Amino acid sequence: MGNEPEHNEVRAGAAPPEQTSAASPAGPSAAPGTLGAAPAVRIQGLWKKFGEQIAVHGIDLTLPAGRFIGLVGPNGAGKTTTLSMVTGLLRPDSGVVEIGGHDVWGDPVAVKSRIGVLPEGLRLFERLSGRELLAYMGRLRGLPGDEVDKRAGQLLDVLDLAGSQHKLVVDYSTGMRKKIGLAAALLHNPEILFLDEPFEGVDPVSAQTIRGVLERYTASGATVIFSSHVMELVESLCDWVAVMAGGRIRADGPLAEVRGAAPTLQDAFLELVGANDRGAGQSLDWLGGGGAR
Ligand SMILES: Nc1ncnc2c1ncn2[C@@H]1O[C@H](COP(=O)(O)OP(=O)(O)OP(=O)(O)O)[C@@H](O)[C@H]1O
Repeated sequence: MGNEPEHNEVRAGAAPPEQTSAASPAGPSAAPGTLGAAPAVRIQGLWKKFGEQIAVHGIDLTLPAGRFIGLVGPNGAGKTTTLSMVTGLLRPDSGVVEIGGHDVWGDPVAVKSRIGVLPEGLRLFERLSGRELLAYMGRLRGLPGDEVDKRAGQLLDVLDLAGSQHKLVVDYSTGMRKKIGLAAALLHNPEILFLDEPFEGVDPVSAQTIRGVLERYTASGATVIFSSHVMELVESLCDWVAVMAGGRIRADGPLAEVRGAAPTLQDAFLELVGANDRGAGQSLDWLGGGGAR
């Protein structure tokens, strides 16, 4: 990091910011990690529509560097769409995204060399073995062959994949795929790691392994930004959270501030996304399994 942002104006043509992030307990000015250094991510006026569906509603969001950051929100909140636009996988309708001060769409090479991405619905080269996949990804990243071999071996060991390294990726389980995807995303030692639902479909032992790797990674000053529905996980891992619902940011800031007076992040989340008012199936009066039709 260490690159000062070059500009912060909303790109011409950007839709007017309408988002209601007033619920934000800690606005961007309160972000300690952003003082004196470029934030990990700066989003301004980001919009994405699919037909009539507004997936991302003109969001502004600043995520500090060196944090373990959780992006949480209910199904359809816009998390994947946002992460896809932030990582250069999906072109926004309008708005600006900067990573470490570099414009994602204006300076893609600088951005892509700094980030690692574990996208949702990860597509891997299925007919390579895990080991071959890492060798290929490492060479694509421009690493020398012996360095790729060394790092791949270490990552396979730490992620408990050494025994399956010669198996084809197509034969990997869901959790193994997440782990080899994580290894591929870490191989070039990025400054910022983006993970879309990294723990989904992962057993508790593998989850603990992934968690250990990520904690070690952030302890060295790197940034992790991951999306999740699992509030307990976010609460135990993250020191910074952004809550998204209906394509808007409802709150963002240090975990303790977003949680506020609520006993848990889950309670704060339900309050923020308005789910507390939703009846827990009162209309399903026929449901009960008792045989009455
Ligand atoms: N390619 C697409 N075409 C049409 N609509 C889309 C597309 N991608 C996303 N959407 C819509 O945009 C909205 C946001 O979707 P998105 O996948 O970003 O949400 P999410 O928060 O990641 O949800 P989940 O937690 O269920 O994965 C949803 O209403 C979704 O149906």
